[in-house]
Amino acid sequence: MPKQFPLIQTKIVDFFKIQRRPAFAAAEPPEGKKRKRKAASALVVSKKKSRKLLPFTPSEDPGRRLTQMASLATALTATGAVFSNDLTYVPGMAPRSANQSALEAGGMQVLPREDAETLSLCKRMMEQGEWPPLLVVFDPVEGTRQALMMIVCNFLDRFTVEADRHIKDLTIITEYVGDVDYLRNREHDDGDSMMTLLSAALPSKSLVICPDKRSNIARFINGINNHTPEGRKKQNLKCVRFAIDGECHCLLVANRDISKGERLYYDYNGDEHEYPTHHFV
Ligand SMILES: C[S@@+](CC[C@H](N)C(=O)[O-])C[C@H]1O[C@@H](n2cnc3c(N)ncnc32)[C@H](O)[C@@H]1O
Repeated sequence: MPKQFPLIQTKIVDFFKIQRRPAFAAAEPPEGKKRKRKAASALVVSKKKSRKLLPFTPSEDPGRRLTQMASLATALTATGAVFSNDLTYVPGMAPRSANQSALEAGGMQVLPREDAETLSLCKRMMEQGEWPPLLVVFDPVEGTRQALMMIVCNFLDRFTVEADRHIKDLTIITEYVGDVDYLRNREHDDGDSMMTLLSAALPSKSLVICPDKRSNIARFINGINNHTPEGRKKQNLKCVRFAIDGECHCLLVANRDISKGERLYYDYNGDEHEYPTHHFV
């Protein structure tokens, strides 16, 4: 069981560097109660393609939002990562100038201006503590099943994410973030959360997102088992890459209505099929 992050507003505000607002300040609960690589699709072929993305709708109860934030802080702390809600460029890895959507083999779809504004709105809301209605849950039962089914078991692979209120189809859940690095530097990386960012025509220019040191909720979302019909039925998110201002980004978006309490799942294998999911429950 991971050590629970304290449900104390000041600590949570500091952890996520929230710009405090009066409405959020009122949220204080009473004292005392207190070598795998994922791939998104670069091109969406869907009947929904002309429809607009929606911003997430935070839970109305500020105390509930605090609980949701504490659940993410618990998971990040347990995995030794710090919170970041944007792609990060660290010296020694790929520079920001390497992230050019024009290099994508076959081209990358551009996020329409209105949808890019919706994504910015989601990020601004988070900076003010208007959090997506998501809970990171620690599941010892699923964790044990995971552990038994995996040949190599990672003790920490026990977090999953669930909806904490109804979420509508096409809602932006989160951007997939972390340190951006060249794929060639990570060929032998045994992290299980690496995501393709740029699949370049010239392989030496391909980029991956590595969320092990800096990340947000995206890296705790589980994947479907690609080999069973039950697995496919669980999928409620789509992972898609888009160009925004000439740079690649990877978004997780609801691909159907999601009920409160439902766990979130997406397909770890988009354009590529490099992530083994035979053992996924
Ligand atoms: C990106 S992490 C997802 C979050 C992870 N459960 C954790 O606790 O950090 C990917 C890893 O989670 C586990 N995982 C993801 N989806 C799963 C599923 N449907 N069933 C079992 N394990 C899963 C696998 O160990 C996988 O390598």
